Amino acid sequence: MKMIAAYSADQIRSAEQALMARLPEGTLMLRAASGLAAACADLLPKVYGSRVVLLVGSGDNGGDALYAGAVLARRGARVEAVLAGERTHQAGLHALQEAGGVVAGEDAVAAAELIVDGLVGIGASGALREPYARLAEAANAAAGLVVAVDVPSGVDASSGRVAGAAVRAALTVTMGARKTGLLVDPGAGFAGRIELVDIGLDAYLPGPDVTALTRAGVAGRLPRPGHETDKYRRGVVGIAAGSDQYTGAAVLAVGGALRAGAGMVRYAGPGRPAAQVRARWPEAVITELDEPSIDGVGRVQAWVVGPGLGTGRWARELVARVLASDVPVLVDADGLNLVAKGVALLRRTGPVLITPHAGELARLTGAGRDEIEAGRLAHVRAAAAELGVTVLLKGSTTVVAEEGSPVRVNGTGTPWLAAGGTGDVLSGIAGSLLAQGLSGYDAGSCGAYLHGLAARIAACGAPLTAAEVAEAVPAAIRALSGESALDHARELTDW
Ligand SMILES: NC(=O)C1=CN([C@@H]2O[C@H](COP(=O)(O)OP(=O)(O)OC[C@H]3O[C@@H](n4cnc5c(N)ncnc54)[C@H](O)[C@@H]3O)[C@@H](O)[C@H]2O)[C@@H](O)CC1
Ligand SMILES: [K+]
Repeated sequence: MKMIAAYSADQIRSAEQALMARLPEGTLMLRAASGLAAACADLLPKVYGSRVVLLVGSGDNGGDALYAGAVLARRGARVEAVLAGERTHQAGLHALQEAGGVVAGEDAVAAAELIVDGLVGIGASGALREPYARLAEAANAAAGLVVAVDVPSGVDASSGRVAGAAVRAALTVTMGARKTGLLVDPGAGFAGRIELVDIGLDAYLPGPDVTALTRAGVAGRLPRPGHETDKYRRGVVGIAAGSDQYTGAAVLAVGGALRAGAGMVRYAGPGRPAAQVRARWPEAVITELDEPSIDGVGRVQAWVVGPGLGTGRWARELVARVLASDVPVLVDADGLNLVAKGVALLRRTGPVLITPHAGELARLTGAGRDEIEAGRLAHVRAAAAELGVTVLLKGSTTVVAEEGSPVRVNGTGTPWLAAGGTGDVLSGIAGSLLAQGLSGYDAGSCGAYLHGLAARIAACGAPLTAAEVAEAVPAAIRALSGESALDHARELTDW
């Protein structure tokens, strides 16, 4: 599988209606409930005698929970249903009671081994109301394992927004297709592991709302050098970064670029950062700049501009010169702060990929930083449309948007990446991919994937430095195909 697809609540609802019209009433819910019951049974050490509490809302999400509870009750579980709504799915409640399940008060939650969250699914609107919110908090405070039905209640299925209380699940059993909100933070952080139940929806689904590249998807997009290649044909990336004050950004961006497969890296910058890049990376070709001009740098297939550049006149001129070139350009960090003062700079014929975090995007678009964090998807889409460029929004879930395509969500990030300098490494990696011929959309999404994977490899559960993330990029590329360094030595069997 090369791609994971996810859909908005409206897309799912239309597909379900089309499918439901061809099936006897109740068929879909029974399919959903039997998948849910199987997933719950897998989580329990023993179904017989286990204590299961169902949190049942007033809609069909509650219906799923009740029918699954009936299956577990028939297998000997002690199933109690806490009814949260003014209405309850009657046929589901009847099935549960027939199987020996009972209705219980809110106190039951604390003593459960397994809590099934059937409060709300794709029919939810706004923050959870009482008593739903209270029950969500009770589930989170309880010792029992929490399984969310379709989406964790309190997470908006279409955006991942969390407006108030929300259920924190160990497992989310989602029906028919993944929901967008399960892949995008903050929602993704509430979902736990995601298990997809096939209810026969695939043929009725439209194009996805968001996608996430898998390992195979990234591997298939990375160019591999053929026998006839040379360093120029593999792609030359130019890095215009660093200043006398911020030298490290230049070293880190060049490091990321060198590790991500470009045939050559050209660095252009003032004397101090240039000396440090030369000392750390003898592989890079260095042009020390006296003037903010790239005329003497030589041909490149893509530019990275911005990390550690400062925001003075010199830096502004350099950013403008780079953007005036005809090759793809990645703009990051101070480059973005400069562009924020006049976004007309971004209007050019060549492709542009920008890589802001929420604060930088806020300066570019005028939206509030917190607003962007809470609604990453809507804001990255709006920015791509408004600015006419590919936007990679960094953060707990990195998202990449380009007009006319589904937003790509990156699933490899780790909180250990929240460390100084890691953004400079990402710009080097993605710039290197641009120079190798990937589009801004692919360079951004594959770059974010490799960056996250490299960080996981470098961190191994402990703090990391940005330089270590760059070092681990080749290991991440190898891991894409499950190969080890040894496998590559074994290729040489005849030598
Ligand atoms: N439609 C179908 O064919 C299928 C639906 N399925 C299940 O049905 C769910 C959707 O069911 P519904 O459309 O009935 O909607 P939900 O059960 O998701 O929620 C709607 C109910 O919740 C209440 N509600 C909405 N927002 C609330 C809030 N903020 N606080 C408290 N209560 C709130 C509403 O008053 C309404 O009664 C899916 O998520 C899935 O679990 C599955 O059984 C698969 C088949
Ligand atoms: K739910």
